[in-house]
Formats: sequence, structure tokens, C-alpha cells
Amino acid sequence: MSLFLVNRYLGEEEDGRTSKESRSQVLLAKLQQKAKERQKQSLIEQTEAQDVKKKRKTGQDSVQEPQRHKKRKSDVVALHSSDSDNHDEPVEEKKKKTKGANEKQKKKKDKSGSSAEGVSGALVSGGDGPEDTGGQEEAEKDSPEQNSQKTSAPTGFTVLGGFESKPVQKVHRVLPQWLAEPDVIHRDIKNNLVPISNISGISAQLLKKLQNNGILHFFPVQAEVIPAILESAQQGLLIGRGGYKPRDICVSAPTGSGKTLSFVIPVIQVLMERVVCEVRALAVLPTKELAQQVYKVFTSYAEGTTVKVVMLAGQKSFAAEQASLSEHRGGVRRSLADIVVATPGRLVDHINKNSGLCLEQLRFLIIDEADRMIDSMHQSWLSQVVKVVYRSGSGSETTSIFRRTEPAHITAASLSPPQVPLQKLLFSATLTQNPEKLQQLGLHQPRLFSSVHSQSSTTAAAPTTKQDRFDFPQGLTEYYVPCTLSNKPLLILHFILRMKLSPVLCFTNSRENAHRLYLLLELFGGIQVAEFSSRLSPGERKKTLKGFEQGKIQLLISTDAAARGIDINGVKCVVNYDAPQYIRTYIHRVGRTARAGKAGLAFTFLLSVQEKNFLQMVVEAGSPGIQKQMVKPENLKSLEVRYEQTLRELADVIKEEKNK
Ligand SMILES: Nc1ncnc2c1ncn2[C@@H]1O[C@H](COP(=O)(O)OP(=O)(O)OP(=O)(O)O)[C@@H](O)[C@H]1O
Repeated sequence: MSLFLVNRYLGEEEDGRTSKESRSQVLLAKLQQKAKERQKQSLIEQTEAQDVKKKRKTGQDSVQEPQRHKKRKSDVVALHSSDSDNHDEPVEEKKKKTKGANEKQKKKKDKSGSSAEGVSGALVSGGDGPEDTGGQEEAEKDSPEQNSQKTSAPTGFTVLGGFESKPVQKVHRVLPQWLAEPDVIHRDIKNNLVPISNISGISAQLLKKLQNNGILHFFPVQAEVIPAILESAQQGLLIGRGGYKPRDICVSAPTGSGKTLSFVIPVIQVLMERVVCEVRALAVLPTKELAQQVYKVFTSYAEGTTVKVVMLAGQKSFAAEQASLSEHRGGVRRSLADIVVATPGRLVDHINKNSGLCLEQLRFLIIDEADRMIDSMHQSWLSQVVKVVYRSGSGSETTSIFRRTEPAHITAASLSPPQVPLQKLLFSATLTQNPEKLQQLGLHQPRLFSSVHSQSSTTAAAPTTKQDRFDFPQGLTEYYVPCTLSNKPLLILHFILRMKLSPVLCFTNSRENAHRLYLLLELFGGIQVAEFSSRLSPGERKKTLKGFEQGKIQLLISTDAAARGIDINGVKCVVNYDAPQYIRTYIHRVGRTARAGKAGLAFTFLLSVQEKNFLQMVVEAGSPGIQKQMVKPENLKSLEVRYEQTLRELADVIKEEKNK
């Protein structure tokens, strides 16, 4: 019925000489007029109907009543069509209200007619004319809620052109191929040992050294990565395989799997063949202790060769470090280092203040604990290194045949002058799979070696999972121990005194917690205990670690200062006294045990509120399973009296410390 009406008006419209705009206004006015008439009519009908009902109730129904009722039904249809117009009215009213506030909207409305026009435009079936499109656009600009109201409201018109809100397509993140399809490293160390003589390219001198250090087999990560690095420098330091710039290498392998030797051996092997001493390898590590540890491994394998290793980690004075880097003879600078092991802060100090540090011949940039180093990128140490590495690309030396320019797109011209390529080597047990984070490192055609390769999470076609998955050492057994805040110290005492677990490396979430627990256990007595945190000087920390390694300390209470990379021989058990907040922290903490294919235990004390989230986090990260270990209250009973007494003594000691 209504469609018919509209079409009739359309006909009139076509005959008329008015502009399209005024025609539509006339059309709207007529429609509104018609609607009002119908509304009035229906109101009259409704009152009549109510009267009839009343009469029925009083038993005064006439015989003609059913016919009237029929008539009313057909009117209801007409009523709907007028309803539909009314439905647009509030929208118009709303627009009128906001008229003053939004001039732009008003202009648009004027152009395309009122909102009622817009709807009627859509009704006039499927749009032949600009008005139709304008009406649709107007309707599409409305909020989805308004649209749904419009479509769901009872109407006699057939609405053509969908206004339903379409579901927004989810964007699936996909890993780049190099991340999705890594070179796989075996997880199982013991069953995948490779005799050191099987790896070609290692000199007899280095093989001898390895044997002297008790290394007869390479671990899986070493068997994969050493040949890859050696191959990239097979044709000398100047060019990579086939004359191309060598690919950067990323290694993600579990804690204690032997990543250090997998870069130390090939780097020393390559640099043994150099003629002039220049800094050609730079290893950057996040802490002094780690730099010291890696420096030790480098020096032990460089001993007896011409390769010189220098450490810049603030263990010595700046002047002493400066002197160890280079010397001036007859006005000529001579490098005294082939390999520099540094912490980022100290390295940047030398770049800015020490002209004796020349990185223009740098061939290998080793970034150990790479995920942590990416996080510390705000220190901009990498950009500073890259700047000095390509320093020779500017100024007078640009004309030199060996000029070095920052890598850009590979073209025939860019490849023609030979230049020392800078190859980045990244290592971590928890290397991020986040391409955006890795992008900060400016990697060149990277190649990934990883022990984590699950079909579901890493194929290029499959979306990446919410949380990164990591590999855990095979010899590690994980437990969680339900506890309360008050029985935590009793539990650690029980572990050492009753269960005879030792040496134990125990982690807290703050240095205050570490110190308090240390004082408490020291006062309790019967345990050789020490603390390790930033409260101690670097010298004290070094001494403490040595004492722990030598078995002089049964229990070492530490902050996360000792969580990453530290290789302490013989740690049988790790205790997370405070549950770690992040999965990476957990993996590095528990990774201080079960190293080099050995067995180890990890216990995490969990308050009941922590249990659910913590266990979910560990399982999602790829843990093979964490078991519950209950300690019965009666097992702690015998320790309680002495413990209460110690708590009182502790209060006094803390008071004394505060007054100092
Ligand atoms: N081929 C090998 N044979 C025997 N022992 C080895 C071998 N390679 C490494 N190790 C020993 O394994 C231990 C762990 O090695 P390393 O510190 O390099 O592990 P990592 O993978 O760097 O661990 P993290 O991720 O915790 O830093 C060291 O004590 C090291 O001496």
C-alpha cells in the first residue's frame, strides 16, 4: 500500500518542473500530511474499538461487530505505514536539537534533504538518482544502534539496501617465514652429542683446548650454530658466502644448553687467521657478572693464540679500560683488542669519551640475552654502536676502496666495493618471537636456530599464539608448594634442614625481601646462608658467587640479579621464595639448575591467590608439567618455637639497622 503511494508520488514528481531537491521536499510534505491523516483516522478507530469492547463487556454486542473488526485490521496496516514516518520524526527532532551545535551536519542535511527524505529515498526502491544514494549514505553514517533501531521498528515499508552492522574481520598475525620455520635444535642434549672432531673448520689448536677443558662432544646448539658462523666467514672477513653479506643469526635454546661456546669457538677460530689486530668482535651482555663470565670463556679459548680479549664492564677504572683497548706509538693508534666484551652502559661511555675504541673493522656483534638487550634498547646503545661501525662511510674515507656504508637495498653498485660486513649474532633462552621487537635490531636476512618448533604456533600460515612459547631444560623437574605468608620461612628451613637440599639458590622479588630473609635465617642458625643483590658491591658479589660455587654457602638468597645467564656449577635446586611475575623471569630463574644436560629441581612457593594465574602462565609457556608438592603442617611444627623467637630477634636487628 505504502509502496504504491510512494510510486504514485514519484510519477507526479517526474511530471513536475521543480528541482530534484524541492520535489523531494514536496514528496516528504505530502507523505507527512498523509501520515497525519492516517494517524487521526486510526485514533478515531481506536476509540471506537475501545467503545465496542466496553459494550461487549456489558453484553451489548451487535451483529455487525465482526465486520467492523475486520475493517480495523486493515487499518492497522495503514497505521504501520504512518508509524514508519513517525519513526523518522524523532530522528529529525534529534537532528534539529543538534542543529546549532553542528553546522556541517546541517549543510549535509540540507543537501540531501531531511533524514525522513533519506529513508524515503531508500524506500523509493533501490535508488535511481542521487537522492537515493545520499539517503543511504546518511543512514550509514548513523550509529549502528540507530540503524538497528530503524530496522527493527515495525514498518510497512520494505527497506532495501542493508543497514545491518557487518562483523569486523579479525586480523590474524602471521609470523615471517624465518621465524616460522627455524633450523631445529634438538632439545635432548644427552642423546644428541656430536664428537668435536665431526665439526669441520675448527683448528687442531682449538680442538686440543676443548679436550683440555673436558669437552669431547658438542651440544646440539653448538653442533648447529658453530658451522653456520664458520661458513659465513669461510671466504675471509671481507665477504660472506658467494660474495654476499652474511646473514644474521638468532639462536633460541634452553638455559644451560651451551649457547656461550656456540659463539666463542667460531669467533676465535675466524679471528685466529687475522693479520692486524683490530676490534672485530663485540659481545654485549646486560650485567657485569655476565660480561665477566663470557670474558672468562673467551680468554680461556684465546689463550695461546694471537687473539686478544678485553672487557669493558666497569670492573676496572675507565682509564685502565682505555689503556687496555689501544696504545699510541709514534703518533699511530694500535688496537690491543680483537674481541671486546662489554655491558651496554660502559660501552656507550667508551664510544663517546674514548677515541681509542675503533669499531670500524667490527665483523661480529654478539648480543647475548638478546631479549633483555632489546628491552634495554631505550639506552640506544645499538644505534650508537652502528653509528661508529659505519663512521668510515662518511668524510674523507668515503673514497677509500674499503669504505663502509650502512646496509640498504642490495644493488649491483652496492655490492661492487668490498666492505667488512657486520654480522649480528643473537642468543637467548627466551628470544622473543615478536617481529616488531626484533625489527629494532635491524637484522639482515636473519636465520633462526630454535629448539621451540610447535606446528600450531609457528607455521607461517597459522596465527601466532597470545604468549610466546619457550623450551625448558630436559633435566628440570618443576614443583609448586602451596604456602601462606607466615609459613614461607619455615618451608625454606624445612627444605634445607629436613630435606637436606643443598646448595639451594633462592629467589625473592626485591632486595629488601632478600635481606630480611637472609637476616632471619642467619639468626635462626644452622645454615650457611648468604645474600646476593645490589646491596652488595661488585667485589662482594663476585666473592659471594665464588663461595657459593665452592660449596661454602648452602643457601644463596638472591634477587633477579643472579637470575639470568649466571652459570654456577652444581646448583641442585632453585626455590622461588617469591613467585616471579613474568614467565621469562621464571624460565631464567629455574634455568640456574638442570644445566648442561644434568638434573635439577625447581620449587615455587605459591599463595592460594597466586596459584591459578601462575600455573596457567607456566603451562601456556610450554612447561612439560609442574607438580604439586604439599608440606604437611606437622612437618614444620618442630621448627616453630625457635622460629617465633628468631622473629623477635629479627625485629631488634632491623631496628638497629634503621638507626645506623
Ligand atoms: N659441549 C659441552 N660439553 C660439556 N659441557 C658443556 C658443553 N658446552 C657447554 N658446557 C657447559 O654447560 C654449561 C652451560 O653452558 P652455557 O652457560 O653456555 O649455557 P647457556 O645456554 O648460555 O645458558 P643460559 O641461557 O642460562 O645463559 C656451562 O657450565 C658450560 O661449561
